[in-house]
Amino acid sequence: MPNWAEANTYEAGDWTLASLLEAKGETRVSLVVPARNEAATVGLIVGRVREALIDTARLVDEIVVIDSDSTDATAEVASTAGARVHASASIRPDLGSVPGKGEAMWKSLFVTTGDLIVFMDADLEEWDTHFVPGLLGPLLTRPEVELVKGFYRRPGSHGLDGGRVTELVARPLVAMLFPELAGLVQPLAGEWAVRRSLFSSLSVPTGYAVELAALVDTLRLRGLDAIAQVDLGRRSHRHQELLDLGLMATQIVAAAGRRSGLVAEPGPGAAVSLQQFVPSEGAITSTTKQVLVGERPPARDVPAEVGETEVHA
Ligand SMILES: O=c1ccn([C@@H]2O[C@H](COP(=O)(O)OP(=O)(O)O[C@H]3O[C@H](CO)[C@@H](O)[C@H](O)[C@H]3O)[C@@H](O)[C@H]2O)c(=O)[nH]1
Ligand SMILES: O=C(O)[C@H](O)COP(=O)(O)O
Repeated sequence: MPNWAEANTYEAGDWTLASLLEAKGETRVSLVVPARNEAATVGLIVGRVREALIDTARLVDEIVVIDSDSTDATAEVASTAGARVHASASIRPDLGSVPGKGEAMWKSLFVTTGDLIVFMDADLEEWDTHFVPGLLGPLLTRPEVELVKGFYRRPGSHGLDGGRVTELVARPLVAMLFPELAGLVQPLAGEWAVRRSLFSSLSVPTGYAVELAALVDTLRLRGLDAIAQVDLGRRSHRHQELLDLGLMATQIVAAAGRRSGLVAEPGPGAAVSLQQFVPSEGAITSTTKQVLVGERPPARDVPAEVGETEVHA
């Protein structure tokens, strides 16, 4: 029997656009782009996908940018490029709002209609529109596949295949706690696609642990063969500072620890105090940041807002 990677790894070019359009039929597809202060790049991402996959060939039914508390012109730029834009905090205000990428992705479930949801980061510099059909390929052609991760070469990324958090945090955690997932080339990729029925049944960390949590929970709920990965070619993005990646790493360790019983279930507003040190004029200065590690419950279990429709699983 082939191992998981042999049976479930694809290349974006494995399907023609025509074959995917035929396989799509009546299936609805939403592209969701969570964005915080991405005015420099979000317009090109929305505009190029709209032109290639809505105006020219209708593989995508809606492009929705979730504006995650931006203080720049992200919303205006995305809207001008052709996206429907929702401020994360204004979606289901009765449920409150916390900062974070996972929060924006969870909130997207209340304002999108796709049976399939494709996520893409808004800070991509080197990328192409084939990312979207590539991620949809396994979902449109194999009913048993429920979640598809992208992977790629990362030019300029420290000579590594993964980024710093991938290599120093995610892979070691996977190796120790979730070894079945070790064949995923980019476990943290922000470019992935999922069936709404699956994503709306998952608990979603509000910060950067959304990707690792979705993989672990899909493995446990549906089994490894519900996951596929697709080679998308090359991709580069804006890099965060190392100390900021420390906050991301904390969120990922918290979600992994919780899923392994090593860390207690947090309340919705749970936070970890992360103390970091930086040299400054010969001295060492300490700063302590509150890192949010809470999770949202499965969206399908959230009661509908009075007068509103429920999230369809
Ligand atoms: O509070 C936030 C923070 C980020 N973002 C957006 O999320 C995307 C990815 O954020 P980024 O800060 O660029 O993440 P990376 O440093 O690139 O982190 C990588 O690793 C993370 C951990 O798994 C994934 O969530 C990311 O998608 C993946 O690109 C971008 O569109 C951001 O604008 C939000 O919407 N809200
Ligand atoms: O995948 C990762 O580890 C993060 O996106 C960080 O990537 P970088 O080290 O390339 O900035």
